[in-house]
Amino acid sequence: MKTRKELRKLKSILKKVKQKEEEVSKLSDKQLAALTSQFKRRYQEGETLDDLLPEAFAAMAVADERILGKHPYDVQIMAGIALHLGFLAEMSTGEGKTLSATMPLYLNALTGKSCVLVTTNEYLAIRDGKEMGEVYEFMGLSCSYPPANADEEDNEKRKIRYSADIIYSTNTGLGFDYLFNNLVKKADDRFLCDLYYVIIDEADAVLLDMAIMPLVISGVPRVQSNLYALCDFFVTALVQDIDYIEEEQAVWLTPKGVEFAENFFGIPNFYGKEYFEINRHVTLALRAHVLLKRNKDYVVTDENEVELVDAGTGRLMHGVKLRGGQHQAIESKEKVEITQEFRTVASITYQNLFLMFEKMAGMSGTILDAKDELFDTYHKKVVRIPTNRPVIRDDRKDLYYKNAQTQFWSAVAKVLEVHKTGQPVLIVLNSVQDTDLFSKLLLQENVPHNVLNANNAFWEAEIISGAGQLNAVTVATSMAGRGTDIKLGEGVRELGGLAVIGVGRMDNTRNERQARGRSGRQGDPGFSQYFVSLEDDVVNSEDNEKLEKIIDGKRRITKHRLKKIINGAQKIKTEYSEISRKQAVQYDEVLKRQRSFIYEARDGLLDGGTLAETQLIEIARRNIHEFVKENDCSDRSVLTRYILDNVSYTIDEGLTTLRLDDKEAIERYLVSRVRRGLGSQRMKFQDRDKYEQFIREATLKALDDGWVELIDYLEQLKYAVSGRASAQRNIIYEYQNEAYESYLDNEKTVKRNIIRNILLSEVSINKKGNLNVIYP
Ligand SMILES: Nc1ncnc2c1ncn2[C@@H]1O[C@H](COP(=O)(O)OP(=O)(O)OP(=O)(O)O)[C@@H](O)[C@H]1O
Repeated sequence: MKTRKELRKLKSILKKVKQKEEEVSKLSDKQLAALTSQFKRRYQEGETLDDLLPEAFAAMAVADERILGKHPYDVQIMAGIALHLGFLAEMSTGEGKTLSATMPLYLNALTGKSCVLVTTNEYLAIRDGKEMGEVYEFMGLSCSYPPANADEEDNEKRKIRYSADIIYSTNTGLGFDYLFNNLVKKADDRFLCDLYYVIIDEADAVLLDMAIMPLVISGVPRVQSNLYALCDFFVTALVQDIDYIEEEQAVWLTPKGVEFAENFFGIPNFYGKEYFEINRHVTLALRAHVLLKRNKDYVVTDENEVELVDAGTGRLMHGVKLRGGQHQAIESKEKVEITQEFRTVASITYQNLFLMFEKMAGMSGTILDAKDELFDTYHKKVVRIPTNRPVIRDDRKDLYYKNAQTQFWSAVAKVLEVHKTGQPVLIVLNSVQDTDLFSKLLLQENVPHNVLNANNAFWEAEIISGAGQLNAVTVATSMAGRGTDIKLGEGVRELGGLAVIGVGRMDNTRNERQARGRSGRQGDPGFSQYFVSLEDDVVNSEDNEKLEKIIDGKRRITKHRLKKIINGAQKIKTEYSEISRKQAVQYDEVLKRQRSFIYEARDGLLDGGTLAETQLIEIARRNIHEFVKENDCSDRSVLTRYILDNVSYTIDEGLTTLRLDDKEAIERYLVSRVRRGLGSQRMKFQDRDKYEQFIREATLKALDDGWVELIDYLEQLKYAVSGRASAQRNIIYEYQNEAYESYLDNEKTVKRNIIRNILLSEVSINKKGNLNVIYP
């Protein structure tokens, strides 16, 4: 209902754009391009973007037509308006999202701030950036896109890329750049633009499907743990439902399992803090064995390496590893060489990355299905844009089967029937394994075909572009190229367009609709049909025995019931995914606040901020107060240790005569030593600026070291607490509590290290006047 109101609003703005277009289209190229500086001036003088919208959209639409030969359809202009207003726009597959985005990007860039368009893969970002870039440049705005080889991009080039008016990027590229931008050591090294306006292409994939795994930057190697093999062995001895329980994509030990673990490892309390590592490794091994499936979640390559499979696209994720030791636990399970684990130095989830933008919008062919969740998480509304031409694709009724055998053979029969006429067929399956199997069946039937799955992603663009030609048969994983346009070959329209055959119920309806949407684009003919069965991956019934009897044909089942089981399973899977995403948000919640605090402090320091001497003394005073309160200071050696570790490499007379029963006197003495230390460090500098630079760098180092330590710990904690799940425990609550505690600890460490870095560093200024610091 509400959508209708929003559509009315879009339509009324569209009308204004169309009116302006009449005038604008009469302008010469030069006059058209000159509008940009006029709009910019008017914006500076106080007109709002909403005021400028009709003219700016009209100008960009005319420019699109003149440069690209494509005039945006009315529905594309409406989509553009929705994107400017910050909606998530559902535009049916093939309706031309790329062109729609040009108008709101142009409008928002008139502010002088950079606007970003994020797509899911580099190929699309480069292609669209290049193609649409011509129009922006014609209009006098700059546009950038990712370099073909990211390794060759130095900081200066990055700065140029991020200073463009309009930036095409990938979600991953942008995320990592955000993290790297907050790891720089000098203000001058920062390169990222302000996070002002972003449009996310394939928004459901980015905001939902990819949101579970945070982006992570790894640093130095971690000392290798020897617990993997042992815990892997332990886990193989466990029995489901007796020692552990698997539910809602989580797995945890029962009290019986915990008792077994305590006996096995010879420890009194499995959940004790001192056994954190054992607990964590058992959880990792359990997850590796119970939740992570070979050839579905990951594959073991010919080189004996574990590589992850992207569930959404079916592609192998080269170089991407599960964090917190999970990857190593899988390697242990698969008995391949355990690879090096690295410490996390920075991480962020997509949710929090995009929520940092002042204004965010998104578009996708399939986003309406998840509108409630998107509203909950991102406070964003979905609006459905009508199609340019009616969709005439025939989405045929799903066909239900008891087992995979009849399901696959029926699908093959259908392919044969269609292929005989020359009509191209795209077969979409759920896993690499399934594509291989289907390919074999087609070979048996002598049907020539292309296979597009995780193993040969390299040829993807090539194969997909041919999938709409006469006689083409293409077997693909569920990726089926979101964002790829399958053009119909000559004579194909007459044969009924592209046929999409789906085999197996997918994890969610969005992915199914994406696959269907490869056909019937822009009013093209085509049909789609799904073949599903009780043996589809998503069906994971409680009552396996009964199910097996049905699958084997030993037990009868009504059509209605069959349908109910399979579709119910998909619903449950969708709900579980929603729960994991909510959890990911909650996990990152703690980190989010701390991250913004730390990054702000960093920025302040980089921008020339520094701590005044009085502030340093105050920090030291608190450190000392804590120390004296928590330690037995009647023992002189404790004080000696503290001084040597934190204040000075020399011990003086004052300590030997100090009265150890007077805590205040001890504190006064230690503070005076700090004061003296600061003075003697300051004396080494003739130049006040250099001294401040030293203080700044020493503080930054303490902050960074502490932060890295903290997020690396939190990464591990996440896995450790997931193994504590049970009816009585709220793991998110436990995580948040422990995370908060470690944050407070960390704060203390940082403060101690600031003082320590300043007092115990060796500083010198070389001949060129550069500062050299050797930190303690
Ligand atoms: N206004 C237009 N006039 C002519 N052709 C257009 C227009 N808009 C888009 N197209 C063409 O329609 C095709 C589909 O566009 P595009 O790939 O942007 O669709 P999409 O919405 O991103 O599809 P998907 O949902 O699959 O990602 C492209 O070949 C594009 O050039």
